[in-house]
Amino acid sequence: MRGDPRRARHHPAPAARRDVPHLRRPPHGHLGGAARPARAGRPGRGRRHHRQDPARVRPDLGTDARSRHGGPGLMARARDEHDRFSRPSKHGSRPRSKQRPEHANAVPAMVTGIDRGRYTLVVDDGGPEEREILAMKARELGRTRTVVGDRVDVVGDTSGREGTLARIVRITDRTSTLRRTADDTDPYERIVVANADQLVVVTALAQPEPRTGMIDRCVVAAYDAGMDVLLCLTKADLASPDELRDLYEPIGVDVVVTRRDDAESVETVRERLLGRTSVLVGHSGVGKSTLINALVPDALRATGVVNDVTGRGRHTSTSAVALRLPVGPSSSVDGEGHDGWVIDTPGVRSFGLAHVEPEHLLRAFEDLDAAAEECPRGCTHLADAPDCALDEWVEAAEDGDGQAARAARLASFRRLLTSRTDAG
Ligand SMILES: Nc1nc2c(ncn2[C@@H]2O[C@H](COP(=O)(O)OP(=O)(O)OP(=O)(O)O)[C@@H](O)[C@H]2O)c(=O)[nH]1
Ligand SMILES: [Zn+2]
Repeated sequence: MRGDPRRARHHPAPAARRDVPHLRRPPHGHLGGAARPARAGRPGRGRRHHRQDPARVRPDLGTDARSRHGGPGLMARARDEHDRFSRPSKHGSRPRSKQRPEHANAVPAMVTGIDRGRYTLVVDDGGPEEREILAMKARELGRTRTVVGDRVDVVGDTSGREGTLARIVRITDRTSTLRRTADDTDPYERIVVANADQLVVVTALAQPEPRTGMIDRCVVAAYDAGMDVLLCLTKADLASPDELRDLYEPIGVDVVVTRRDDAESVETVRERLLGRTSVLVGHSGVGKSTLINALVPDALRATGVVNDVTGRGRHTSTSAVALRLPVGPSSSVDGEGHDGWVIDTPGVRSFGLAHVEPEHLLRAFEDLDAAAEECPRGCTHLADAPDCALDEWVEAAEDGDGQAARAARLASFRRLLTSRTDAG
């Protein structure tokens, strides 16, 4: 991995997953069974998202742009900027909007932090001229939402020298969008992070007690986004992980166990994060900061703008921040030897799931998805659904063991399905 970190980042090989049978993960909308998870940095492979983020379609954008710059041309361009998020594209990750001549020299970058309208970006990630720069959004982007993980194009002074401020002029198509709804009855979607390929659910085995409802909701949000799930069980000195492991491994969730006083256990987490872009979520007190500090000792220096992120206690910032992951505990974050991104989400404590469609979740379960083709039209697939073919599928197993395995899998799926509407 050291030899070619960029390559490693783009071709991760999570070993644990290969052993999970009957599981096509994460769910891909239209690309069929062969598709792999949407990888950050591997443009054009992931599932496209067709839904619109309401924040992007503010009607005042066009008027504003026209009155300040004159003519409908810019308005049309601004609309095009919005449209390309909502249309499927067969092309790569480059935006379809036409290159404007004055932006021909734009430099690609990734958003690592956002603080009051100022964006921290990394340019030439993993390359010889890797640097952090500060930027603002160009006015022509209007209210187009830009989130941590977004790949953008920047113009202006991109040297990263102190006092410089570049301009973001384009946002590249996303390979994944992790979304949440404010609450389950409010369909307003918020994008939490873009282009991540793994959701790490940090849960304490005790103090506070694990809540499977919360884990389920994270799994649903991740599968809906086309992301893998790593369940990181902390505080292993206090309780056994067996029960949770048995509950989640059968549905394709990779499980790691850590404890504060065992540095080795942190390295088992690192192994699963190398070469990937991972979003960490967890309730207050589960030990997420402890874990991040162990993984990324120099987190503060790497983030620049947002600086209260890995400190103890309440976080003042609710914005996500991307931290470079050192390949080992002693590597310097500034120099060589980092591979992968760890995105902390201080503000995200739960996932509203009003935006998730049952059929979409079903696609994360290849065997169930196939069996459900026999379901009556409009079947909810819930336990009380009349003639749900999934029940027949359980009955049809060859022997008692097979039947038990199928029953467990169906129960897990139904539990996830109902977690969409349970209080999380
Ligand atoms: N027993 C035990 N305690 C731990 C372990 N890891 C962390 N803790 C403790 O759990 C408490 C919470 O840890 P934090 O890392 O601050 O938790 P957090 O999830 O970041 O919580 P917030 O800072 O509120 O977001 C601290 O007192 C830690 O020392 C562990 O492996 N075992
Ligand atoms: Zn059904």
